[in-house]
Amino acid sequence: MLFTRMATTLRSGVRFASTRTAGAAARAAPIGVMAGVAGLAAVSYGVISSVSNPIHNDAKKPAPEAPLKTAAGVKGGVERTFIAIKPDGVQRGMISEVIHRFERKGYKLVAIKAIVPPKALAEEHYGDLKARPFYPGLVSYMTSGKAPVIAMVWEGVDVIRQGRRIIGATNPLDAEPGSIRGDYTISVGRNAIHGSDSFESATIEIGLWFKPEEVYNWQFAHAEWIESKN
Ligand SMILES: Nc1ncnc2c1ncn2[C@@H]1O[C@H](COP(=O)(O)OP(=O)(O)OP(=O)(O)O)[C@@H](O)[C@H]1O
Repeated sequence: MLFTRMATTLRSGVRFASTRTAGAAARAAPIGVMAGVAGLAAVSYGVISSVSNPIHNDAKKPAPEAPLKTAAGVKGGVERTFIAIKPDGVQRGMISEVIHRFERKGYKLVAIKAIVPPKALAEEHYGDLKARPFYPGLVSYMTSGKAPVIAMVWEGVDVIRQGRRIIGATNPLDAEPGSIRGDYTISVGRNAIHGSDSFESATIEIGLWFKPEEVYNWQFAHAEWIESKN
C-alpha cells in the first residue's frame, strides 16, 4: 500500500515536472531544443513507468483464495474441534475437569450433549481403525451404555492442535504430565477422551456427531481479553 502510494506520487510528480519543463521550453527554446526536451521527458516518464510496472502487474494477479470454511470453522483461523469424553472418563468423574481445562485456556464451548452412540456411529467414527485387532472392543466400549459419551464442540484459534496438546498422546504412557491423559490415565484402551487430529477430521466428526442446529454461534463478552493481537 505504502509502495503504491509512493509510486503514484512519483508518477504524478514526473508528469507535473515534465509538463512544466516542456511549457517553459516552448516559450523560450527553438523547435529542435523543444523536441529534445519532450524526448527527455518521454524517456524519464518511461523509466518511472517501468519502475511502476511491477505494481501494475500485481494488480493483475488473481485474488488470493478465500480461506477454507467448514463445520470446523476457518482453517488456520477460528477453528472448531470435536472433543468426546469417553465412557471411562465419564465413569471416573472427569467431565468437569475436561471442560475446565478447555475453558481456562480460553476456548469456547459451542455444542455439548450426552449420548450413547449407536453402533453405526461408533463404527463410522473409528472407521479408519477397522482392520485393527482392538476395533471390536473399542466399538463395544464406546457403545455399551454403561455411561454415555459427552460429545462437545470447542471453538477458538488453533483449537484443533491445542486440543490435542491438552489431551496428550494416544497412549497414556507416552502422554506428558500436565495433559489429561498424562495426568489421569494409564491404558491406551481406556484413555478417557478423544479429540480431532486435523481440520479435515474435525469437519467430518462434527458433522457425524452434531446436527448444524446443535452447534451455537455466540461471542464471548470478554473476547478482546482473550483473542486480541493488538
Ligand atoms: N493398541 C490399542 N489397544 C486398544 N485400544 C487402542 C489401541 N490403539 C488405539 N486404541 C483406541 O483407539 C482410539 C483411536 O486410536 P487412534 O490411533 O485414532 O488415536 P487417537 O486419535 O489419539 O485417539 P482418539 O481418536 O480416541 O482421540 C484410541 O484413543 C484408543 O481408545
